[in-house]
Amino acid sequence: PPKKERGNKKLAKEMAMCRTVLAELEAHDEAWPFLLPVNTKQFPTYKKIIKSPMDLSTIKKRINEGVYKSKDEFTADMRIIFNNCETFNEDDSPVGKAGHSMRTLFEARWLELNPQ
Ligand SMILES: Cn1cc(C(=O)NCCN)ccc1=O
Repeated sequence: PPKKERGNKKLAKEMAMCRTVLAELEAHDEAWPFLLPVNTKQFPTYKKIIKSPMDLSTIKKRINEGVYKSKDEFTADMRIIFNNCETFNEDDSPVGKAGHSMRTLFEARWLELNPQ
């Protein structure tokens, strides 16, 4: 089949994998800080400190709107979530701890679905 068709099939498979991992993370008990954008009314300094806010609902929207051109763009946004979390939260805070465990969960699951 033509290159373009092959590429679209490949991307569809990649996005299906992204949807699977996203759904598993959303279902996790420690996903609560990451489900929606951080409330900047509740945390007025957030916008100033965090230059690229990101959350699981935004990633889901981007998958469904066809924003991502590869699974690597998806993983880049996922890692923004966890890096933002480390920037804004103490490691021993509830949100900080949730961020570390969700990052570990994501990276392990991602490796399972993407044997290197
Ligand atoms: C990711 N993140 C989430 C929160 C939070 O409190 N989320 C719960 C909303 N109900 C605070 C700081 C932060 O970096």
